[in-house]
Amino acid sequence: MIEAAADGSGAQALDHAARPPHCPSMSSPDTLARLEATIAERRLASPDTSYVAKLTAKGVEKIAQKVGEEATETVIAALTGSSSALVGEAADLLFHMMVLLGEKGVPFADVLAELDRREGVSGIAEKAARPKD
Ligand SMILES: N=c1c2ncn([C@@H]3O[C@H](COP(=O)(O)OP(=O)(O)OP(=O)(O)O)[C@@H](O)[C@H]3O)c2ncn1[C@@H]1O[C@H](COP(=O)(O)O)[C@@H](O)[C@H]1O
Repeated sequence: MIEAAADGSGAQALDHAARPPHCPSMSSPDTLARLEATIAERRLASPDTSYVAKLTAKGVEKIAQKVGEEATETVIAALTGSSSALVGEAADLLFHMMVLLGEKGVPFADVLAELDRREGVSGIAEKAARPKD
């Protein structure tokens, strides 16, 4: 199914039907939802046996720092690394982002809802519609 952009411009057409059902990206939301549940559980574990608990014990500043580090490593992998290196760094980034959301009490569903809200709205059109200072 092709969806036209919400502003009618046709600038951002989405073809959901063209994506094969076995495509790994289709299962990503489930994977992240499971990871969110695991992180919520492991936050309460011993820092001796759980990386999530160990990182959580260091506080939000450390968790946010890790997100920044993993983002930088993802950029480096994209520019200089292999595809598999990029996959690894992107996974590290998503994992640490999930730990940060958990620390801040922000449900992953809220992030997905925000992406849903943006769906079909061109980034070009959205930026152009922002109030001018
Ligand atoms: N997806 C992950 C995951 N991805 C990366 N990591 C860990 O993230 C850490 C990042 O490595 P770094 O070298 O950057 O960090 P570091 O050296 O420990 O930290 P610094 O003090 O140097 O900043 C490593 O220890 C990785 O093993 C993860 N640890 C856990 N998970 C998931 O979380 C679940 C719970 O894990 P535990 O809490 O450890 O039981 C696991 O079953 C997984 O599903």
